[in-house]
Amino acid sequence: MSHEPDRLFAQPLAQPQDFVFNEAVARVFPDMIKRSVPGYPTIVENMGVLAAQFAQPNTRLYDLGCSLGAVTQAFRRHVKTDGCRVLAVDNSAAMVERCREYLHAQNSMFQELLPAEVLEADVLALPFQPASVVALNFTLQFIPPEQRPTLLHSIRQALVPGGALILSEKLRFEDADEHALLNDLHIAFKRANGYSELEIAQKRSAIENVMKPDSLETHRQRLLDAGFSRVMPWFQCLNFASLIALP
Ligand SMILES: C[S@@+](CC[C@H](N)C(=O)[O-])C[C@H]1O[C@@H](n2cnc3c(N)ncnc32)[C@H](O)[C@@H]1O
Ligand SMILES: O=C(O)C(=O)C[C@]1(C(=O)O)C=C[C@@H](O)C=C1
Repeated sequence: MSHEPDRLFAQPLAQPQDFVFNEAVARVFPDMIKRSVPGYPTIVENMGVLAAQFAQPNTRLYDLGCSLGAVTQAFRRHVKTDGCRVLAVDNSAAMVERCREYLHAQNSMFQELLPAEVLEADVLALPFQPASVVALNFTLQFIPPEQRPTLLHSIRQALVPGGALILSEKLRFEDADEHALLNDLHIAFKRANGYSELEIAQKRSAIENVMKPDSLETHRQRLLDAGFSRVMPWFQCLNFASLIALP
């Protein structure tokens, strides 16, 4: 489908504005996220592998902040468990519209996929059904920090025994030198993927008010406080990591 390159920040912007997941971003999102998040393709594909281990019969698999549904598609490539349904949720109309198109395309290419539904909704207002797999793939960092504990508590309440939350995030580091080094390496990753200094700087100032990363220690403690019993990192590339949290 769309293979448009991300040039959203390539020209000097007269008025810097906060980053939003609008139509312009949705159009270039596959290219943007692959060139911005180290390890993204590996994380997404393996979330399908993980989901196949944790999926329980007759439960929901949630993809929260699904964007174009990359994780939902990975779930459907890997999970064969009886009676499971995927619910992909995003509050960006532009993302939801394209996500539905991508899933229609997947439906027409493969048979016997799990049923999947895309909902335009705020994940903070979602009435959760019993769930065995919940994905927050680079979504929690965009939720206002004071609302994060309530969301994690609702997810914990919905998870059935044997299930898991899979949480991927950009990390902040409590040690200043470690933070600076991994940040520099992330900038080098973007440069190596063809982003100019201007693109990197303008994206950074657009996103700094809307995306608030936490440290691994903060994630772990908040998940335990929300009632999760174990928290295990399963992937890290530079300052991007993914965790499994067990109910
Ligand atoms: C970085 S993207 C997620 C990428 C996606 N999970 C993937 O793997 O390709 C963050 C997404 O979260 C969505 N989002 C942010 N806050 C939300 C909220 N309160 N409710 C629903 N979606 C939200 C945004 O619209 C955006 O599409
Ligand atoms: O940290 C950055 O500079 C990023 O671009 C990261 C990030 C993310 O982690 O979601 C931010 C927004 C885009 O959607 C893609 C990647």
